[in-house]
Amino acid sequence: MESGGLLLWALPSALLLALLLQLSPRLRFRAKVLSYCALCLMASALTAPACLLWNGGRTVENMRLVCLICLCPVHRIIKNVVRSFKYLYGLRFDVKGLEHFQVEGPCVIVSNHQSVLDMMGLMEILPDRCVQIGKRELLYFGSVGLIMYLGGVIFINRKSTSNAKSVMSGVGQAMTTDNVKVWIYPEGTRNGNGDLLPFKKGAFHLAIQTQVPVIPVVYSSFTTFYNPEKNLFTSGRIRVEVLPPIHTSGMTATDVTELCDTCYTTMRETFFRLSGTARRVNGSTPHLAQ
Ligand SMILES: CCCCC/C=C\C/C=C\CCCCCCCC(=O)SCCNC(=O)CCNC(=O)[C@H](O)C(C)(C)COP(=O)(O)OP(=O)(O)OC[C@H]1O[C@@H](n2cnc3c(N)ncnc32)[C@H](O)[C@@H]1OP(=O)(O)O
Ligand SMILES: CCCCCCCC/C=C\CCCCCCCC(=O)OC[C@@H](O)COP(=O)(O)O
Repeated sequence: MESGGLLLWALPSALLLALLLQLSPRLRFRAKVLSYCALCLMASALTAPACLLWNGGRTVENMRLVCLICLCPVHRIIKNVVRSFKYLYGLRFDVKGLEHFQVEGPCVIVSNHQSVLDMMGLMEILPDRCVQIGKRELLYFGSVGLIMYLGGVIFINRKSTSNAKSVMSGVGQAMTTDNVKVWIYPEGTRNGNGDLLPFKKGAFHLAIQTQVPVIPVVYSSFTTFYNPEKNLFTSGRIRVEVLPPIHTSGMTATDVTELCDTCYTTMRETFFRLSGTARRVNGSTPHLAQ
């Protein structure tokens, strides 16, 4: 009786949902994004205990914790789990230039940031002993926040420049003492409009203060397969290029702007080349860092 009643409701509901998804592109798009978020939350919840058991958790000594986390395989666990997501969403990555990650010692990796899907691109090529800088709000994304915390993500308060700067200077010390690479999205926010936003300078201050190379990484535009404005989320191929390191030895604070602009120009040109798109209106580079 009970199972019959369940069937009576579940079957028509499932059919109705399937019909709605077929009819409404918006609903289909939302359902797919939601499934990605749910997958992240679920995978994080399942992976966190493994990380905790292996690593013993994160200590309160912030910078030392980066070291502890990078000395253990927590990153590899997260990396392998997230790398498998691409098969569910029909995404493929063509990667070039991975050899540029083989630098001696620490470095600052900078890359473009288009959407939450970037987590798959990040994990596709994440080198060993590499932590990311993330906005503090991510810490409150339930199990995803927990897994980021366990994975060594360094959280900054974007509403407070002084706090962000002081966290970054702590990161600088840990990078050199513990031989850690740091991954930063210099646009400071997601941008899926088929271009790069102006770069913020924190990554370049950090590289110069610690005298380590900057390694730019560029992902081609997602707009052909992922576009919230057009309710588009299909399978797709992403071209990724790791560019040669830009050395900073001998540079001082006065070189930050030039370093930032050089990276921006090179990455933007690479972005358009990889995406197969022409430069934006006016042809020139309207987005030089301010
Ligand atoms: C198992 C299943 C798992 C499922 C889940 C999947 C994956 C999870 C696991 C791990 C993945 C984690 C990935 C995390 C991704 C997170 C992505 C983000 O959150 S992006 C947003 C946060 N990041 C950033 O904002 C970085 C870029 N921002 C900067 O660099 C900024 O400069 C800043 C340091 C944050 C400060 O920003 P603010 O807007 O406040 O100020 P300005 O940039 O305008 O700078 C003001 C002024 O200060 C100078 N400055 C900046 N930094 C420094 C410094 N370090 N030292 C000295 N001076 C500094 C800057 O040059 C400006 O001065 P001026 O104008 O004179 O040049
Ligand atoms: C109990 C709490 C429940 C919280 C529910 C949260 C739902 C979201 C859950 C999972 C989403 C998967 C997120 C993967 C990590 C994404 C990292 C990311 O891309 O962050 C964006 C950040 O770079 C810039 O943010 P803004 O563009 O400035 O904004």
